[in-house]
Amino acid sequence: MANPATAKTARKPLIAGNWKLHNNHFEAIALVQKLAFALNDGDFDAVEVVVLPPFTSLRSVQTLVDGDKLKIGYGAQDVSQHEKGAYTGEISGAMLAKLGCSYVLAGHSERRQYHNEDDAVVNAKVRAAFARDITPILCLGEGLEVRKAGEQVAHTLAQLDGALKDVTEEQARRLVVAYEPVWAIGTGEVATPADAQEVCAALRARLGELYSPETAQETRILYGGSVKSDNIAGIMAQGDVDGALVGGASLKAEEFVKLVRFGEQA
Ligand SMILES: O=C[C@H](O)COP(=O)(O)O
Repeated sequence: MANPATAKTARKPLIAGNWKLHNNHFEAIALVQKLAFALNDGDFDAVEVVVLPPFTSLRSVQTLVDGDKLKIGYGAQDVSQHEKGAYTGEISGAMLAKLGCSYVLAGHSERRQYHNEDDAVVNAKVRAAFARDITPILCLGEGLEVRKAGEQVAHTLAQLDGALKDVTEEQARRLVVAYEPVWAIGTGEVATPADAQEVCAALRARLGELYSPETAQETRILYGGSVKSDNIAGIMAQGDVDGALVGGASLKAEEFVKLVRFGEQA
């Protein structure tokens, strides 16, 4: 198996801002412009920067990114499991691909909680994304009761198994996984770096079992849950954490820039 330190170096860090239900298309353009103005080529060489606006802002972000040749990537927060048809309110992978989306979230805990998405639906969404060459950011994580019972590893591994049913090794190599303990999302309760590492390492080991050690070493695994500039450095120092999926802190340009420059944070 590859030396873990070497393997982490080979995985480009990814900082993704999940804007959730924030930013209309005017606000989205303004925020992307601020990020583009503040970040430099060195930042983009070191870190992949991605924003995940609401659907209604995607076209505006696409136009800005393409027109000004920005190095900021973008994607959506959800994708339909269906290709087309009578599914009112749904957005297909084909539609997202047409908008140039590189990424899409699948199985965010807020979708699981408020829209009853189970592992089968998440699996269908992961496969719908891959079918259109969009990289799914597969979100996994335990609630507080599971954490209190000490079953966070078994819980997230079961979610991983369910979400990757019929996903090929070639697809898995392009996958991004985001470990987001539900109790740490938007609460200010950040998992300790050791908490994040424990589950991210277990997820990587399971990818090795499901596919191969090489695929496990290539797959980027993010941590998400109250990530801010004052806690990101410790999290990013962990051997199996390759980036962050950031909610609240990604809505402010200055804070987002600090997250991208995690190496400079104390
Ligand atoms: O997708 C992002 C996560 O839900 C984390 O959100 P948060 O940074 O506001 O806690």
